Amino acid sequence: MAKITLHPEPLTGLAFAPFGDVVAIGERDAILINDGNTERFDSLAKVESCGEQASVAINIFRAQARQLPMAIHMMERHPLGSQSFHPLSGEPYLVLVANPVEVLTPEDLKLFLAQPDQGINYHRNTWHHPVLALNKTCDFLVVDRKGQGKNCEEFHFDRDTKIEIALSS
Ligand SMILES: NC(=O)N[C@@H](O)C(=O)O
Ligand code: NI
Repeated sequence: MAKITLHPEPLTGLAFAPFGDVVAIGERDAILINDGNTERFDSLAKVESCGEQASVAINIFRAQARQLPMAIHMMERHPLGSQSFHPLSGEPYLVLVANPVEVLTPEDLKLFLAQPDQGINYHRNTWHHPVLALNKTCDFLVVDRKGQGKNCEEFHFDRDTKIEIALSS
């Protein structure tokens, strides 16, 4: 099978809507709080945390920069909860997601380029690739589900399915 190379499109709320939420100020309206000192951009995303003894954790992931072009061998999803990533290191990053099908093909994949002021929230059960940091080791604030049960399901492409991600053609 010929190798398929995916190039990213800009991350927007509309384009990402089937997969999750973009957590960014953008054109959103704020609520003034704290006697007018602070603008609250409210409820940009909802945390989902289901199943036995489910709770929500706030984590920091320190991700090594990915070298591009990069081969894609697998995707994962979290059936019991959402997972959100908020960049802390001032760098753009890549977001690779897929349609909600049981057997993934390269045509199901969508690659986005997220800017340093854009966080993302994968809805529960959204196929995604583990975090794809760029340019340097980057920290991400990550909010996701803790609890009993298996909350990470993986899909591995077969060996002759050659997929890579790259920044530009
Ligand atoms: N394994 C883990 O907690 N991280 C992944 O879920 C990820 O999306 O990076
Ligand atoms: Ni994940």
